[in-house]
Amino acid sequence: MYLLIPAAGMGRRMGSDRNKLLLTLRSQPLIAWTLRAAEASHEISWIGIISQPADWVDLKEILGGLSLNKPVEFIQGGTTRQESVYNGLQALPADAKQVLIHDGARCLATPELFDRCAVGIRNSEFRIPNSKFSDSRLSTPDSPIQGLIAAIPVKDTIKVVDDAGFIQDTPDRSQLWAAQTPQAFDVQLLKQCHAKGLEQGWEVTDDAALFEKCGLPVHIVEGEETNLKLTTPMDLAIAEFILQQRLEIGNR
Ligand SMILES: Nc1ccn([C@@H]2O[C@H](COP(=O)(O)OP(=O)(O)OP(=O)(O)O)[C@@H](O)[C@H]2O)c(=O)n1
Ligand SMILES: C[C@](O)(CO)[C@H](O)COP(=O)(O)O
Repeated sequence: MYLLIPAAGMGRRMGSDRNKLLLTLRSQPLIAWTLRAAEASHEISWIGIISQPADWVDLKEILGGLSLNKPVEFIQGGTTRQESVYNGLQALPADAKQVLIHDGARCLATPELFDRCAVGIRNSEFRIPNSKFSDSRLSTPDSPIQGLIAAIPVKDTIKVVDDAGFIQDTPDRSQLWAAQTPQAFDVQLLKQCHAKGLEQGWEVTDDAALFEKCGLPVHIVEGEETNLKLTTPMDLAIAEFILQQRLEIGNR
């Protein structure tokens, strides 16, 4: 399975003056934790790091310290995550039929989560029910799903709020899931959806949204509560705690 890692952000919400993935967590750069999990995954066979050229020296030094066995390619990122993934898709090896896309900032994802998503899309365990079938050009009823994402149920009650700060709606929490990554797709279909997004000016914050806008079903697979996206300084503190717990369990 091919893995694309969007790692070309600036970490503005982290308050960082550099790519937050170069910040350290228990003496390892954030991106190193992500790469170690990808290396330990049984299903991942190739890694594309989508990043800014300005970070390539630092990233290559980090890679040198990890001694990964899997091939790693550097791909130039864009000004948005969407653009970065678009670039990553163009750079995939020609024989790539399916791909996992995983935020470098979700550095606590376990190898088991990578494998669960990879097996889910490869075995196409889920079939497209008639109710989800909408576009014969792209899929047919009972065909295997071609898009899935890791996600976890929402624990808080979520409110839709207008610009004036007034609550407009309270969606039924039982139907709300927090999307994570990995997100797994059929490569050709995702390329088509990204191209349509570019043509239509769609601005999305995850790749599943492009599939949805193209009328393609996306299935959920169980994510991990610890698979947080390190976005603000508080997330670093939480991640430190999670890693401490994991190391203590591992040392028992
Ligand atoms: N132009 C961009 C922007 C983001 N990302 C990546 O997409 C993932 C999720 O993005 P986010 O957490 O928002 O990272 P940043 O964009 O760096 O954070 P901020 O929005 O706070 O600047 C990260 O691994 C980030 O490196 C990317 O590859 N290319
Ligand atoms: C892809 C993602 O991690 C799913 O939750 C999230 O949308 C990324 O958002 P960001 O603003 O690019 O961090």
